[in-house]
Amino acid sequence: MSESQSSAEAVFVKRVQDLVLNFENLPKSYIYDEGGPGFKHALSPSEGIPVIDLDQIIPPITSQNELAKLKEALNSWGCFQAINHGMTSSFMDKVREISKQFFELPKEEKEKYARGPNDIEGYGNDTTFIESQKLDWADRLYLKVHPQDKRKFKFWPEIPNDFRDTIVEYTEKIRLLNEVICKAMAKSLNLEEDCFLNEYGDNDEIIMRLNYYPPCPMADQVLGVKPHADGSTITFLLQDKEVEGLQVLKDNLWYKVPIISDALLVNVGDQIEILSNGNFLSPIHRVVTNTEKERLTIAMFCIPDIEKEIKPVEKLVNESRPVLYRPVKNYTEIFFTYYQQGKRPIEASKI
Ligand SMILES: O=C(O)CCC(=O)C(=O)O
Ligand SMILES: [Fe+2]
Repeated sequence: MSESQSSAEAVFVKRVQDLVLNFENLPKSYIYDEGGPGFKHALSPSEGIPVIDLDQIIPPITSQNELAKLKEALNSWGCFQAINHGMTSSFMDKVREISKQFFELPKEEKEKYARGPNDIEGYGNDTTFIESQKLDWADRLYLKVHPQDKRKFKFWPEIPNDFRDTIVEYTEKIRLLNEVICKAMAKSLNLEEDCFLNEYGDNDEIIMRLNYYPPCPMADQVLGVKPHADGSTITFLLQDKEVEGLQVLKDNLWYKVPIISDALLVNVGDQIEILSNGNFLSPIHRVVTNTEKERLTIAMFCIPDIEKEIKPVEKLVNESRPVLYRPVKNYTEIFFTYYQQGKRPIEASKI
């Protein structure tokens, strides 16, 4: 093994939870020399990230006003805080709690679910693609949670013992919310309500990522997650109840995403930007770290059948808005290849 390979491997096996205990030897790949206070002092948007009341857009009620708000939110921010989504606050707490309990397990127990060097699924830290890559200050558990026959239970924790049932229940709720939001997005653009849903094909998937961010002594030079846009159609993020960290880029400025009790943050990903021919924008976002407090979030990425060709829906292509994206297939693969080269994956599709 060459020296560079062995040092990449050394970073690969170190969990961030362990790095905290030996912080003096923090590998350089975690440090942004240009960091500075900008990481922490993002703007708080005066009008706030848009809040959408799902009660107003789920049939039988369809408020045209709320649909217009949704369209505007996804056109300008690419995200919104969803309220009245039907999940109880105690269920959301339960999802957070079992996730937290997993990261609190002894190291040996967690390592039973470790992903191998070539796996995407499982427990681990940021995936190292190239030696020069910056690393995220986060440990993760990455699982394909839908469809049922693609679940690899060898990566699903057995402790806490209600982990599996809770995640299965949460997945089902997110699957239904994805349908509701896809329909509302289509209606907001005057399209037939199944227009986006039909593009998912028969074998759509949901990937879950538990993100655990330990406290970080160098919060102004280390990022929880580097700037990126999601490769999903829609991402649902259950935020930590108390600790903020997520920031969204809009008009070249970073804005904090505040915590709204019981809200779910919904953002569209690159595949909706393509399907909507750029009417909805997949926002670039990043996560900052916190010197004192740990933070835990649960991201659910909804993605279409990987065999399905994704391209702008015909009704959104016209003289004033010509086609802006080329067809793509298996976006997850494109995503990792481009990401690896430090490019935005959506460039693979932009005309
Ligand atoms: O933890 C967060 O606030 C966001 C995580 C995220 O962007 C992701 O997992 O893609
Ligand atoms: Fe993300």
